[in-house]
Amino acid sequence: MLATALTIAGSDSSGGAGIQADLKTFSALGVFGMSAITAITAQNTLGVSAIRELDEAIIAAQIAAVFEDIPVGAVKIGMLSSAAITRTVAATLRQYQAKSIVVDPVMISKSGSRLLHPEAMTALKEQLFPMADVVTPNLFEAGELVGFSVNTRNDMEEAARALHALGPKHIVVKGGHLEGAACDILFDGHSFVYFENERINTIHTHGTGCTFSSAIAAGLAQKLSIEQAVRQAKYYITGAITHGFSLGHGVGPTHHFFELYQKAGL
Ligand SMILES: Nc1ncnc2c1ncn2[C@@H]1O[C@H](COP(=O)(O)OP(=O)(O)OP(=O)(O)O)[C@@H](O)[C@H]1O
Ligand SMILES: Cc1ncc(CO)c(N)n1
Repeated sequence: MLATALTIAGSDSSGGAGIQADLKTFSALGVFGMSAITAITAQNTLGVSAIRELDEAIIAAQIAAVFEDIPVGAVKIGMLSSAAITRTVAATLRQYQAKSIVVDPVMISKSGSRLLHPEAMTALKEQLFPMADVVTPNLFEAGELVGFSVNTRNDMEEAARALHALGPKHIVVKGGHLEGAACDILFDGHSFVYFENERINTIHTHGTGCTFSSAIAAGLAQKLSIEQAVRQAKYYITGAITHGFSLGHGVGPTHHFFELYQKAGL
């Protein structure tokens, strides 16, 4: 049977990030994608102009409709916006005993708009982290979550240790915003694995975080180990950024296509 994955995230009208990036990634990696929308953003390559949260009942109903009928191989969680939505998503996933959960703790868009109210941080840590197989903060998100700034590889290791103590089985701290190479680290509570690629010199990185976490979820849905899933995701995002392009007047999107998967040889 085709592997399946569910994304629980916000909609990006410009198609570069959020639910749209997640579904494109699932498809390109050969996984059947499903979605539960938490919030609708009016967004383009220049920024976010409006956000409308959906009410908790319709969010829970979307997740329930999928789980009641269809086997879910993995779940990716992106923009949650509020504490109430965060609690609803956690409770509904708990109800259906969801497995292989990737939490991308989305906080602020590349253009600087808040996608998570600061008071939702506690619900994220207490409700969702203990259920997560992988949490994938960038440097800023890691810093907000642990309460110290994360700027170096040493800081990334320290942050990964502190975040692992909150309950997720694995942490990937993304170094997309580091100086020098694009280096991410995976921590399983015992040891670190580094995934490193040359930094691609481009401004067109809209949706990199969404794409990366969805690619990890796709790998888990395909029964790869966490390390293999992160390796596949790193390969995929590097290709998607390499082929990122200018669209609109601002930060253009990454490009999703099947050949990235074929070349991975997985
Ligand atoms: N310029 C780049 N060249 C190569 N790899 C990159 C580059 N920028 C980001 N990456 C990689 O892309 C993935 C996503 O990391 P990043 O830190 O950009 O996520 P993010 O900040 O959460 O993204 P977003 O702003 O979409 O939420 C990581 O694997 C990171 O190493
Ligand atoms: C809806 C949405 N989710 C996540 C991101 C990532 O920054 C974004 N820009 N928009």
